[in-house]
Amino acid sequence: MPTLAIDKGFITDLAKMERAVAKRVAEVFDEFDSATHTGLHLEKIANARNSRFRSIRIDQSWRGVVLAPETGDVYTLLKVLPHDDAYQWAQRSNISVNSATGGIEIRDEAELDRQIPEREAAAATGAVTPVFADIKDGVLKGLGIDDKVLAFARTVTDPAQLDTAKSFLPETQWDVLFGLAAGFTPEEVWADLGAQILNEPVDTTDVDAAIKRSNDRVVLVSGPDELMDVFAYPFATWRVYLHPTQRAVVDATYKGPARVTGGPGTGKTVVALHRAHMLAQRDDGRVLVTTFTSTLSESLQTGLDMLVEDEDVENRIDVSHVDRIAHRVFRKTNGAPHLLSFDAEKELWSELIEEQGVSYSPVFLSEEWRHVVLARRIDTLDAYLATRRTGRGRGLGSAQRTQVWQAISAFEQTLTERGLWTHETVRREATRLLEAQEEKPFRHIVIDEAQDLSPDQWHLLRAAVPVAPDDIFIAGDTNQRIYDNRVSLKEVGIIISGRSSRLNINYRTTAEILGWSLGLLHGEPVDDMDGGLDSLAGCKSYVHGKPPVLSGHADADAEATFIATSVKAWVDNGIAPSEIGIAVRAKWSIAKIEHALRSAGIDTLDLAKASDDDSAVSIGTMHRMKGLEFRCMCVAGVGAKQVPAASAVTPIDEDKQTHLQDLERERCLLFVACTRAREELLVTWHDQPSPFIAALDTPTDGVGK
Ligand SMILES: Nc1ncnc2c1ncn2[C@@H]1O[C@H](COP(=O)(O)OP(=O)(O)OP(=O)(O)O)[C@@H](O)[C@H]1O
Repeated sequence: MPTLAIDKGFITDLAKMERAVAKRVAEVFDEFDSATHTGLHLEKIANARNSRFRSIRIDQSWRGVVLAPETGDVYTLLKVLPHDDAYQWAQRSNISVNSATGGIEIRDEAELDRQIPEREAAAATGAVTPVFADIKDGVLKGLGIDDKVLAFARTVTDPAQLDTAKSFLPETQWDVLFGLAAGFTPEEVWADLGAQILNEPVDTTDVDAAIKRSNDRVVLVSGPDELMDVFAYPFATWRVYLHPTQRAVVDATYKGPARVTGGPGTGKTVVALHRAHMLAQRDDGRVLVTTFTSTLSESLQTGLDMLVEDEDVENRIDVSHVDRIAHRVFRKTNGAPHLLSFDAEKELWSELIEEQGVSYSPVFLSEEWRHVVLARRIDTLDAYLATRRTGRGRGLGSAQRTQVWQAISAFEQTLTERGLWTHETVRREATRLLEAQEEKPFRHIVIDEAQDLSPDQWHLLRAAVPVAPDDIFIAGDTNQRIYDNRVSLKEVGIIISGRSSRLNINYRTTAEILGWSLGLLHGEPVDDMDGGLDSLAGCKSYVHGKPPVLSGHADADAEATFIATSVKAWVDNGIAPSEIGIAVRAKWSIAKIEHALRSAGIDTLDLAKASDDDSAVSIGTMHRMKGLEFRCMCVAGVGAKQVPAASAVTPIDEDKQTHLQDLERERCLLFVACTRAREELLVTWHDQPSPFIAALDTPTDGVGK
């Protein structure tokens, strides 16, 4: 019985196809496993580059290009195009087997053949040194470069020439050349290929074997349901095609907690979801998928719904944000807690400050309580006097610490007397209950956006799972930290040494948007939660598009009008409103922009309010943007008075270290908002621009540059 394999290139085409054609494609291939290949009317293609290419009729004007097997019965669907384009594609393109990875590759051979002699002639003038002059043929071949690509590589005199070559070179070989041209050593490029490299000699003529091992670009479909499923989510290629580096992290067995890091859009969430799925399939206990907010946990649930089909497997996975878990554990023993509101807490600190005559602000005391006392689980004065207050800027002598401790003890005592709880004390109680429990509620925990969890949330999660292989899996990026939580994983009992992996390819954002956004971070490394530093050097995108548009205006009205005009232009150009996002730093600035959009006939959806209106443009604070992505993104109000937000930054003369950390967090917040953009990014402000963008050497338009 013939089996169908589907190439990634086809799925990308499918996403762009008219619905009727896509439906017809599904129908044609739905019959695949019940038909013999003769029944499928596969026809030879005259002058095809590869003698095994066949065409298959989809309807009157569309054809599929299929690779027929030499032996065996796996047919690979490579392309679906209008009749003439399909034939032309088959006459230009060829497949090959990569000698390092053993995977299949597709190339535009006609273009390669056309370019090589032209370029060789240009390179022969010798005016410019070729980019790969210092790298020997043997080294390139060892990295999987074949003779034809080698001939091309020898003609490259400027790394920019590789950008255009992406469309015709085989993917993995292009990755290698791109890495070398970007200054990585052959050893680093080899390490980057890592999981893909085969430890056995590769027979580069055995295409059928190569197809079977190419699960990063070919999915073998075993039945009609699976086939329809691939067709059902053409945009979500991540469901079926993982990059080998991602796949290796998903499938690994770790002796203890493990982590994946990487810049924005590198697929950390995708890896976390696949890993949760894989762990649940093992059927050795419940799997918790968690993060720090309910909005994010909802989007994790949506991803899992797309990924997991087996109901039993699905039932083994719990998706819940950390505080929900804490409350669930707490309620089981204590019933519903009576929670102290944010304002009431502030009032209580003020009351105690006055009563005790101490000279600290409510903010300082509540932060000391959270970041030192709760984070380090301190419960006596002696422990507080002895602790290192890492990360807290203002130093405290022992007399001052005693005073602070008295205020904090009084705060906690008042809570107990009045029967009041905060989310923090609920978490602490839940952690205590879980630690006392022999039987833990989960066997595996998968954490996404881990950089924003607080130390006491980490304590809770550690207590909710037994210490065992594959107990905790962490996905996060400290460069995208948008809250104040700085955690040392070691200090919360989570040791990941030797079990950390990094993803570098950004699948979301164009190289232009990513490059500009990385500039916002100044290349400054930040802590990596494990005693080291993390920088985003190496994070790259292979997709190109328009550079970000930066636009300053005289006042807020002019800025809002400009945003409305720009959003209208996107909509007029066919971008669905639901694919457009607008981020602002402060909630209050939403109203004016909403008003301008409404006047332009565009509906908006406030991300702070639950709604599933998909005919509206999403608008919300930069904090709300975490975990989302939009084809077109406007980051508005990036003026000197709004970003960094003065109210969120401790004055430098009050505490220099906290001041610097606050600035770093504001910078990361802007970075997070900008990297939500897939295709276009518009950054606007009125009056003077934010110092974060004014410092960048980028052309702007409008006033207030
Ligand atoms: N192997 C893949 N193939 C195709 N698309 C992918 C792949 N991996 C990730 N993506 C896509 O890239 C985008 C970003 O993925 P994801 O949200 O997992 O990244 P992330 O690293 O968690 O991002 P961030 O840190 O910015 O939140 C998504 O649209 C996802 O579908």
